[in-house]
Amino acid sequence: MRMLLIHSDYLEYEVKDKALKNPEPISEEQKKGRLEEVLAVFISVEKVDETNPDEVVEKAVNEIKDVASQVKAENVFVYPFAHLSSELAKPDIALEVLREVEEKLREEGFNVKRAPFGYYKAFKLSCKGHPLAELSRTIVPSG
Ligand SMILES: Nc1ncnc2c1ncn2[C@@H]1O[C@H](COS(=O)(=O)NC(=O)[C@@H](N)CO)[C@@H](O)[C@H]1O
Repeated sequence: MRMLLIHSDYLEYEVKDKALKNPEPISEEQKKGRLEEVLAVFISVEKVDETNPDEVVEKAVNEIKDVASQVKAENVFVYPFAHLSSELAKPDIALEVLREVEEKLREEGFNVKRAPFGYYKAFKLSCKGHPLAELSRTIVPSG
């Protein structure tokens, strides 16, 4: 899994077209989203993650918690992003992993949004620009 973490004044998105034949079903209200004072986490789920998705979810959540506490962010935006890797996991596995990252972060007490999966989206992001505002992490299953 590849993650790009951007501590931002805000992240907002708007769904445009389908990028997959069968994108995640979404409600009208999910077609747009915005969070302020947010740790935006752009995630590419990779083929190698398919060997142990649960372990990758746990490691990702721990990394996100660590960065969020360093930058003092309580809001987290999980953003499916297929452009951080050339070895992408299959969409159904990727969606499951992203849903679990979202759920576990919420269980940890964060205010979490997840951008819809399988769509082209317009987005605006305002990076804060402090030394820890732009970070990346690579996570692989140990198995
Ligand atoms: N492995 C993945 N990790 C994260 N997001 C993914 C992944 N696979 C698909 N997606 C989601 O599905 C969208 C389209 O995925 S894509 O790989 O860019 N494009 C396609 O698969 C099709 N255009 C056929 O190539 C992405 O924008 C993202 O929302």
